[in-house]
Amino acid sequence: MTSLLEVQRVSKSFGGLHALSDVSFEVGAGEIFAVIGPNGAGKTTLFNCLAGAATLTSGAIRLGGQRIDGRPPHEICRRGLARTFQLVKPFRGMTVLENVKVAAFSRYPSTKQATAAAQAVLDRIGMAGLAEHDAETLNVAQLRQLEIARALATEPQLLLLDEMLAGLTPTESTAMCERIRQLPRAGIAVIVVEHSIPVVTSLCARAVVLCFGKVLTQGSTCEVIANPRVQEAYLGNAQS
Ligand SMILES: Nc1ncnc2c1ncn2[C@@H]1O[C@H](COP(=O)(O)OP(=O)(O)OP(=O)(O)O)[C@@H](O)[C@H]1O
Repeated sequence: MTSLLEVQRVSKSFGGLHALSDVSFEVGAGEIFAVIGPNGAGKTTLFNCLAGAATLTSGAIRLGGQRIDGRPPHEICRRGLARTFQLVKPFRGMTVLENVKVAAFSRYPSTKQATAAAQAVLDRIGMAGLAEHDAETLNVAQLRQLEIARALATEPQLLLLDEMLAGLTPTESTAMCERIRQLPRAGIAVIVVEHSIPVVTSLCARAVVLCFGKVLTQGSTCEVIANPRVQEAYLGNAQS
């Protein structure tokens, strides 16, 4: 496997609370990888560290062999790492196209080019029909699609998806999974944080399990899920 992302002994503390302790794993180019673990395990903190929204207490993060930890979020984004958020907040008073265009400006300084790039992303993910809609009128599934569109408009090599299926109906979840599955075909690696084990099993060949900020285990998703310690962690009985 050619490593796109290398997370090496990453720790993040908030005062005396060790949200991440010595976390290491690698993600390959074009892979869909899962970060799983019970509530409070450190998954969102890990995404914040990867995207530059939180500074590491120690450790290193490399994207394409280059250190990205300590860099500001906009620079990490320019280097090819984009993320979505659990709570989708579109830019208010703007259309769907304008929302995506804001992200496209990170690659294309001219309005004409940014508009064309944003339209191309909306076409690609089947949202072209909503381009002129006010983003605030979208339903939950459409907002999540918009969140992916904004991330794709930054032209990432690696996309971090934080609980993209939360609040979706089974039909919407199936459509979203299909959309995620197509990303590697466009050369985009994906890390998902997802609570649904069947979804993780169907989307991701490999996974890392966090528990109380530490790596409980990692490896093939099937093996990881079958691990009794992982099952115990999900039942809430794990000891650090
Ligand atoms: N800014 C912060 N200040 C202090 N503590 C924080 C901060 N952010 C997260 N934490 C703590 O770090 C730990 C890990 O939280 P985090 O949100 O990363 O977990 P999670 O695995 O994403 O949980 P969930 O599945 O519920 O979203 C928790 O104990 C949380 O309270």
